[in-house]
Amino acid sequence: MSKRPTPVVARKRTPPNPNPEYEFLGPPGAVAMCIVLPLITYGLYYNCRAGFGCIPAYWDSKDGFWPSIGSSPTSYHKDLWNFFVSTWDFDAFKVYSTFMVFLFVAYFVIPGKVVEGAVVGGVGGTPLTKDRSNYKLKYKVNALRTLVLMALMTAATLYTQGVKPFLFLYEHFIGLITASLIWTFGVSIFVYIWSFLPDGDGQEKILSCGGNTGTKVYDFVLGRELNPRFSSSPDSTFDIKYFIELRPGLIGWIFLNFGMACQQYHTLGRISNSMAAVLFFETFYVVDSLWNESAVLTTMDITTDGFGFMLANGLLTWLPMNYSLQARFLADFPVDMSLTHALIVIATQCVGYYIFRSANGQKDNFRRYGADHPMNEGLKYMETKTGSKLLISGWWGTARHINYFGDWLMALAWSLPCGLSSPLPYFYPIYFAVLLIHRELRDEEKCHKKYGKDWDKYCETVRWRIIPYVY
Ligand SMILES: NC(=O)C1=CN([C@@H]2O[C@H](COP(=O)(O)OP(=O)(O)OC[C@H]3O[C@@H](n4cnc5c(N)ncnc54)[C@H](OP(=O)(O)O)[C@@H]3O)[C@@H](O)[C@H]2O)C=CC1
Ligand SMILES: CC(C)=CCC[C@@H](C)[C@H]1CC=C2C3=C(CC[C@@]21C)[C@@]1(C)CC[C@H](O)C(C)(C)[C@@H]1CC3
Repeated sequence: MSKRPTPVVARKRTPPNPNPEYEFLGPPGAVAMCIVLPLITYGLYYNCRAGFGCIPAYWDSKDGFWPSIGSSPTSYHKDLWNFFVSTWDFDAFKVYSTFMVFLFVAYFVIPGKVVEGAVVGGVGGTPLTKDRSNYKLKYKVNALRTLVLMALMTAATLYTQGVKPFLFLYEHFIGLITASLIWTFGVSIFVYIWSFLPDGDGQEKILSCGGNTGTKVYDFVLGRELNPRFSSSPDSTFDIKYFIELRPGLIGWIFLNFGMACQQYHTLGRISNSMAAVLFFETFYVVDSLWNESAVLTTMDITTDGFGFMLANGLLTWLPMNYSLQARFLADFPVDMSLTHALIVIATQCVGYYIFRSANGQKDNFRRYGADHPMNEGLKYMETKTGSKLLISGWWGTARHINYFGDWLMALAWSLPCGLSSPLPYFYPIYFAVLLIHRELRDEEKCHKKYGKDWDKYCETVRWRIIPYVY
């Protein structure tokens, strides 16, 4: 019997959200982000380095803040461009690009379990057609194996050639920032253009709620498409956002840390206990995140946010370059912690990790296996009209985002080893507090839209947002 030909359906473009609700100060905020976020990364380098000092110790040194910017006050854009060009380093670009290509090839070559993600699309994004309701995508889980392979390669290099090859990461740090920014802009432009092309079976791409406003620059920054992929085949697992979410940023971060530790070893002849603590705790955090790779599929980044400049910059530049500041600081300004100092650091890390992992694990198990699973015995929850259940006891009964508090305590524990000589190594916990408070507000808004009155009831039961009795 011959198959009936599929009728050709005229493709309609998904219209922009009729009432866009701008975040991040709308389009002007989006433009500012493209300029200010890279400048912060450069600024953290230029204001904290050997031979200059780390704010405020050498504040009045002449080549502090972004050296060449502002030399001719009428042409900031030219200064910015000249500054950017002056940081270009071909060797650093080759290294960063090789790293990216390696991760890409490893994704396909290294075996891994294929898992299904959460339902994609929804309110305010692409209206879901019948065949796309309950639409779930597949993903491959092999990030930890990629890290293990890279760690083995690193160990072999260290054994045969010593720390010397890794000093490159310290010496070419500024070039690596520029290389990561080129990748950031390249990837963001690509996914923005890609979002306008129909997918393989002629259907409109699934767009994000926030990044489909019709204002080009805003959509470019927030991310127009929800899950950019090369193929729309149900068996395809390569998802650009998912690939970038855990690999370049997190793996790049700990390799940069390692390079900073090699530098300290090179100049000091040993590794200080503060450097060892930063290295150990941050590596532990990364390994833990990669170990729980599939848990990322239920985070806001994957389920709700589009993939655009903001996330690409966060993962390709901001995370590796800024989160490695503590290790870079210690490479230039070593600190030897006293026993009390070390105990405070260890206690903060342990409490933070315990809250972070057990709270995230509790929600993950509850959502994945359901309320009746023995693992979730004794946990109280409330039913909602959407069918989803909300936990009201255990960690999720103490505050609505208690997991953020644990994460923040760990961030603090990674800065404390740097001592108190400069506030700059505390950039991470300070920025992170702002990010988490803002993220909590965004999530609250999302949940309010989704659960309506049920969410109000939930908030009456669980009163605190992040820290019980404080906020
Ligand atoms: N290191 C870093 O730079 C960063 C780390 N993070 C970390 O990433 C992790 C994930 O964060 P994020 O995605 O923001 O949010 P969460 O993991 O906190 O998830 C929030 C979602 O969980 C569901 N939920 C809320 N309350 C309940 C409840 N009581 N019971 C069951 N489900 C509930 C809701 O989704 P639903 O619609 O399914 O109900 C809500 O939207 C956090 O631990 C955070 O600290 C985040 C940003 C940056
Ligand atoms: C405006 C601005 C500076 C934005 C940058 C934000 C990004 C750096 C973060 C947004 C959400 C993130 C997450 C992680 C890293 C930082 C960014 C990208 C994360 C991958 C860290 C490891 C965790 O275990 C995680 C997987 C839960 C987490 C996901 C969110």
